[in-house]
Amino acid sequence: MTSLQLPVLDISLLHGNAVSRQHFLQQLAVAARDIGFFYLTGHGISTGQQQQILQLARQFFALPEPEKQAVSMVNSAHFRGYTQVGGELTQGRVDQREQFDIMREQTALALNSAMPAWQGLVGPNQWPAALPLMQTALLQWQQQLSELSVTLLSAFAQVLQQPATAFANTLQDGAYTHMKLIRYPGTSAVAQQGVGAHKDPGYLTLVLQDQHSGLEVLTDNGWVDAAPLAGAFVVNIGELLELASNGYLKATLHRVVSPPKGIERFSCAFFMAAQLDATVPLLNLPAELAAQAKGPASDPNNPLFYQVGENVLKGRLRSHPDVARKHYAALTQVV
Ligand SMILES: NC(=[NH2+])NCCC[C@H](N)C(=O)O
Ligand SMILES: O=C(O)CCC(=O)C(=O)O
Ligand SMILES: [Fe+2]
Repeated sequence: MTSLQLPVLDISLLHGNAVSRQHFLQQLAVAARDIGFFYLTGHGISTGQQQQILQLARQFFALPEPEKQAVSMVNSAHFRGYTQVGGELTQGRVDQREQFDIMREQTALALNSAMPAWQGLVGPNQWPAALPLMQTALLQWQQQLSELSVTLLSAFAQVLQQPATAFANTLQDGAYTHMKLIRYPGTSAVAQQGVGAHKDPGYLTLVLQDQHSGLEVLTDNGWVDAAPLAGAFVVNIGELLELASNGYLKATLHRVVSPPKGIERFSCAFFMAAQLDATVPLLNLPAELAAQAKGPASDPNNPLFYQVGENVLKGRLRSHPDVARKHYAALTQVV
């Protein structure tokens, strides 16, 4: 067994006495600033429950093709539903994964051209008729991970020496939450793009992975393996935290390399952003932190937007060109 290359943080310390709480915040500060990725343990979600979610993923992807196509994402202006292998792009290249996306269960808004395009993200999920228990299970899971993310976010506020509520007013009307069940098929080719290198657009991401490696993180020492750690979530920082902290916290590039032939890897990724109509605050950092904040990354291929809906929609449009063409044609013609 190889040793883990990312820090392990036990969030139960946050609920302990002042010493253990301080210890957790200190570790969080270092992990978030230097790597932007870590394992989270002590979160109170049982391995049994984690296994149930991965089992649901296995059941979904094993459904006959027509059952999956019946909930195809291309039929949803809200980017919900099934995407087959080949349907998603990262950095303009095809990813070797299939996935099922849900977000908060909402009613679609009646759109008109005067409204910002990101309002199209709001809407209902699509659910497969063949798995009647899936909706309740996944919405409940989404709620649990949402609560865990809010707790983590308040810890980040403390790390940045802000009031514990610093991010709370960007979540008042409900955080933007997004969840994917993912299957990475094995390939015989070397280093296939399961998902290409990218940053996540939100505040935070929690990844539940099965027993197979594949997730990799770009560090100062090159790509390192986020090898599975039983019971843990892999947490990474998204673009909104990088923006809010003026680059003190890093949204780290990561990717998934396809498993070898004969192996399939399942994961569940949960993304949490502020409410879509929020603008992420640029926090006023104390001098010693501000001195280490290098400003957010500036990449012409990936502009970062403080306006949350705009930043989220950016990621969705470039990832799902079929949905973009069908439902956001007015936007995709411009460029
Ligand atoms: N919702 C996500 N975080 N998707 C991450 C995958 C990368 C995505 N295809 C992109 O271009 O950014
Ligand atoms: O499947 C994984 O382990 C990570 C997926 C990921 O990074 C993403 O979908 O944004
Ligand atoms: Fe990601």
